[in-house]
Amino acid sequence: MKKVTVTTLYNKKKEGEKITAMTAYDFPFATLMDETGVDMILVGDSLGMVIQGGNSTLHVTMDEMIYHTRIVARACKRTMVVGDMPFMAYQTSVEDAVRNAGRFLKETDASAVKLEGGASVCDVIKAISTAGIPVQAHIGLTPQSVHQMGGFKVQRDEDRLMADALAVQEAGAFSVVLEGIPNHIAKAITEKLTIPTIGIGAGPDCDGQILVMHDMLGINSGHIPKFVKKYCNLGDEARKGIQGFIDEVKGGDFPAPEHCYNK
Ligand SMILES: Nc1nc(=O)c2c([nH]1)NC[C@@H]1CN(c3ccc(C(=O)N[C@@H](CCC(=O)O)C(=O)O)cc3)CN21
Ligand SMILES: CC(C)C(=O)C(=O)O
Ligand SMILES: [Mg+2]
Repeated sequence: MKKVTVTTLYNKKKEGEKITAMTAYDFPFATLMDETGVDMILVGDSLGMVIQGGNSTLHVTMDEMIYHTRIVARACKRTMVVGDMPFMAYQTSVEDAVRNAGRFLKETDASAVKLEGGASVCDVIKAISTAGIPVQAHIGLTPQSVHQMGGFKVQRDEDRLMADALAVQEAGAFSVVLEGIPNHIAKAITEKLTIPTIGIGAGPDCDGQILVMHDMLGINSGHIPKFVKKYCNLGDEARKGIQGFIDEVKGGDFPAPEHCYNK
């Protein structure tokens, strides 16, 4: 199976073919996505919320990201795997940023990293990509700045967003995530940039779309942002299975003879 690479993504943009991306955090779901044909898996620091149950992404560590990225990448024969750099893995110095980015490629089979920020992180983007590591930028609603933004707020400063998008492209980013911005701004950025834009809450005109897996599959019991579409309800299915087990154990119907070592 031929692996999706940065070149595959550039070609898709050039040919106007949409790029599909999802988050994943473990082997079984990554296997399903790889087999179904999603182009890119982001092992997101959103795991701090959907896996760990926290109310922000700020507490996630490099070691936790490495662990999840390793088990996701193990499942991916075709899908490109991107490791999301957690809060404080790239803000303290360019040197720390390059070392932490390198861990994703040395300690897992991911082939790229993502980090949040625009013009202000361009020195970091440049240093990481100079080291031969593809970097995906992430602008607009950047969850690691939740306290500075005063909450998970849609970002509407068009001049700033366009400047950030051009700056990260210039610094060497291979792609940029546009999160939580109005459609017309995402459209203008997508038309202006030569690198693919991946939208989440950024309207239909991005080169690709990403959603958090737990939101789209119906296994997120917490807050659901407006930009989410629920494509199925795995939560209800799981509840049915759990209830069935409880009922059958209590009723003495499980285990049945075929589940026992009698002969
Ligand atoms: N489950 C989950 N899904 C996500 O998409 C996601 C995470 N977790 N964790 C990391 C970040 C945080 N994200 C979020 C979280 C909340 C909103 C939200 O509530 N937005 C408001 C918009 C408010 C405004 O208009 O400014 C909304 O109502 O959708 C948006 C993005 C996106 N990412
Ligand atoms: C929502 C995506 C872009 C992300 O950064 C994450 O899942 O952590
Ligand atoms: Mg993230």
